Amino acid sequence: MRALVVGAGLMGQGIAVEVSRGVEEVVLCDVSEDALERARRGIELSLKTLEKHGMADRSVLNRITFTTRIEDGDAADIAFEAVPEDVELKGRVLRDIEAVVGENAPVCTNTSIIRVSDLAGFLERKKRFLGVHWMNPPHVMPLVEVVTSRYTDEGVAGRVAEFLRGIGKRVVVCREQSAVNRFSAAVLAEAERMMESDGMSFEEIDTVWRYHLGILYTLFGPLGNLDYVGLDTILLVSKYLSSTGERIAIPDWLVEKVERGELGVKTGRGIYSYDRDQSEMLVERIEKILGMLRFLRTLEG
Ligand SMILES: NC(=O)C1=CN([C@@H]2O[C@H](COP(=O)(O)OP(=O)(O)OC[C@H]3O[C@@H](n4cnc5c(N)ncnc54)[C@H](O)[C@@H]3O)[C@@H](O)[C@H]2O)C=CC1
Ligand SMILES: O=C(O)[C@@H](O)C(=O)[C@H](O)[C@@H](O)CO
Repeated sequence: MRALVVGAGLMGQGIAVEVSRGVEEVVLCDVSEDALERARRGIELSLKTLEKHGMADRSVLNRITFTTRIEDGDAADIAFEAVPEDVELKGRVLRDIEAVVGENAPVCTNTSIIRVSDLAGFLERKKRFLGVHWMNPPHVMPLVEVVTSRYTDEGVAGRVAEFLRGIGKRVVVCREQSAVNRFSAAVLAEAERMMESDGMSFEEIDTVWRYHLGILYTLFGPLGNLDYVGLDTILLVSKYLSSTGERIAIPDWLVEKVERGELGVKTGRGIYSYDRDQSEMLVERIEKILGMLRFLRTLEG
């Protein structure tokens, strides 16, 4: 099996390394010889680091062909586009990719946020086109988002997800746009409001996330964490914010759960279900948080 990766910048080089785990050959294509040279050096250095951790070896380089000729990806079985975030440029490149790859090959875009159905408009074989949004750095971060357009064939998306799972990725399926970047945009908008209206600094904003939300969201997820706060409390907070004119969602499911007495860990059921009582869950939560804090301290040295 051979894969074509187009765009050998920050993302393309990591994507090439990661994809090489599941295919015999990766053709990494860029318009710039300099970019290809930087990519080769970047990949060499990354592989050295991954090798140190037993996660890859340098033989990966032998499976990657560096080229400025997209035709070298002739008859590829799968293609990943990673050129800059510009609709027209991506459209042109995706059309070129479609012209060289095998007729049944899925064509995947790494767009950060462009609606995948908009990009599908440039292609003939729309059913075989989808987003595969890799995280930075792609050869290290576990998550990949499979992003479907309104034309994407479910079977094609399923096979691409299977390929990604096969190379060790954690896959989520989104519609049209990356969930990661929708979150990022919302966080950036709120951070900007707090800096603008409350005078908070870059460092203060990052501290709020690094020493609290980032820890809890990593361990429990932003929704799972609500179960520990108590959904009744969350509903009261949301209602108050709403009454002061804040743009805030009060989801129907939240109101219904509170009405049913499904308040989270304290009642044994909320967003998730719990088979232990609140005190036992608290002990488990403390253990997990302490584990995370110990780990973070090792990074700080
Ligand atoms: N930087 C990030 O953290 C992430 C970026 N993305 C998305 O991935 C895509 C690529 O981003 P980066 O790798 O950061 O950009 P980059 O600027 O580092 O790399 C883009 C590469 O594409 C090449 N290129 C430009 N036109 C080309 C063409 N016609 N044919 C072949 N190659 C061409 C450039 O020479 C460059 O090497 C963008 O859509 C970006 O939004 C997605 C996830 C994370
Ligand atoms: O523009 C993007 O696509 C990026 O912001 C990302 O998705 C993030 O870098 C992601 O990889 C996680 O930080």
